[in-house]
Amino acid sequence: YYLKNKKRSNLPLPPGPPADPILGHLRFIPPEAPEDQFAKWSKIYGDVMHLRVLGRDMIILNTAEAAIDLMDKRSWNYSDRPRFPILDIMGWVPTLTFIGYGKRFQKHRRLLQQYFSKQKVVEYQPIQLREARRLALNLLDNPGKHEDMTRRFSTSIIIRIAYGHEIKSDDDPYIKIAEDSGYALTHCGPPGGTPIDLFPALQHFPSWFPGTYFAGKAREFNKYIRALHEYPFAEVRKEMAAGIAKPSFLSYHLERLHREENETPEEFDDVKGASAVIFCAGADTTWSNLSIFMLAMTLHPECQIRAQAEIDALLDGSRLPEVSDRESLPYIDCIVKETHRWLNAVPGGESFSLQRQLEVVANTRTGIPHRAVEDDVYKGMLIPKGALVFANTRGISINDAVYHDPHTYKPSRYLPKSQGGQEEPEPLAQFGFGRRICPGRHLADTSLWLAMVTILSLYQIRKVKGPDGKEITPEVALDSGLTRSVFNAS
Ligand code: HEM
Repeated sequence: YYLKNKKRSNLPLPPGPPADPILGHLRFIPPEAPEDQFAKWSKIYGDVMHLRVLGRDMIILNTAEAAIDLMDKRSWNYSDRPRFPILDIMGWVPTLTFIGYGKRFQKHRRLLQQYFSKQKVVEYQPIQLREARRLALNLLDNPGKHEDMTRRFSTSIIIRIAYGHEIKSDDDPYIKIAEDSGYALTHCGPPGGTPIDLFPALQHFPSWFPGTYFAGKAREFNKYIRALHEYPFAEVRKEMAAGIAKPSFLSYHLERLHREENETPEEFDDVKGASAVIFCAGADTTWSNLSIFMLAMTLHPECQIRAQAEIDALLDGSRLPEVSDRESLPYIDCIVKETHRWLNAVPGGESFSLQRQLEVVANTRTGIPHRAVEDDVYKGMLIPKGALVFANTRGISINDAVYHDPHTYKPSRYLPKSQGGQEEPEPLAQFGFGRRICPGRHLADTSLWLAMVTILSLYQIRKVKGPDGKEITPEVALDSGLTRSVFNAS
């Protein structure tokens, strides 16, 4: 054992840029768009890079190959997450995104995977189709408010599926809950990076004691997180008792627990946490992607023309597109793929995205960190136990060894050469890797496709005109700070 350990500790860490003695690379990781810095470093240091921030090892995987080799093929070692004591104080019940690898993780994954499997999500298509049609009408009725309307589309689908609730107006209590819990998450310091996360005992010190500030904030926000878990739970139970509950993730599991005579507080916490994570992880991610789509279409009318020609050739204005048309509309599929690749929406979304909170852990925006459970050796390099391991989604998506002219939005790159394409590989980093891969990806894929094809079949997306009558070209930029939504996309 001693010899094995000694041998391992002699192995080099993956290469990385020079660092400060105590702060490590903290100073060199830009707070805005660190993923672009990582992409630059990857040209110097290669596929797997090591950074250290305040004594914490970080491994950045810059290619799909490295991410697949470690996170997929050695998933037993790379499916853990770092711990977030500050979130416990805030009152989060078990929430998949935050749960470390183990039995509870497996239970939550099972709950979500069963409900959002590729086969099962077909059942939700009528909800998605109805919301896509409603989006089309809302865009007509609310000119200039496409951001609000696409967000309403994403949130409505998620809330309907998680809780059976239909959002009809902006003052809906579920919208308030989402805003409050988002506020709590974004005003409680970076989870994993507060003094409380680093020294959990601090939470028991009096509030005047240095370093306890965020524990106080977390306690203050506890009411918001309680509402996130308790309000839908109480509402759905009330509706079930009255026999008016619509089918939903929560009602399905409450019925199951009742049938199995297993209505324990622990089981209730599990279903509360699992439905809250759908709410928190599913809406903004989808919305974020749609705002990137709107930006891409504004900047690339030629893509719109091609997409609309494809839709017209199939339907000739006879009806709106449906999911069954998908196979006959390959270029629209390419638009979905290219939107994922061109500007990654995740981690991100907006203020209440759990993903985005997690990425702050090590001051990066390159994906939600996994945690190495044990020391591992990859291509002769040591991946130390406890290291935060990031798949650099951005770096992988704009790798010019894989994608020609990677910064250009070009959906046709995936088409066969016979159709003028380049047969480039489908992007695969957007939903993560291994046992932590996004369980909502099949649902998200249909929501995105339906929203995009519906908008394209009915609207032309154009640049707005300024007071001088000239068109304004929107900036290709993701907004600063924590968010990954499109900046100035009007
Ligand atoms: C465009 C939409 C979406 C994108 C781009 C996206 C992307 C991601 C990514 C990158 C991860 C991290 C994977 C990793 O750690 O390797 C993730 C995790 C997760 N996503 Fe999504 N997601 C989307 C939509 C959804 C939806 C609709 C749901 C719910 C139905 C959902 C639920 C989750 C959950 C629960 C996790 C945590 C999984 C875990 O920690 O094991 N996501 N997602």
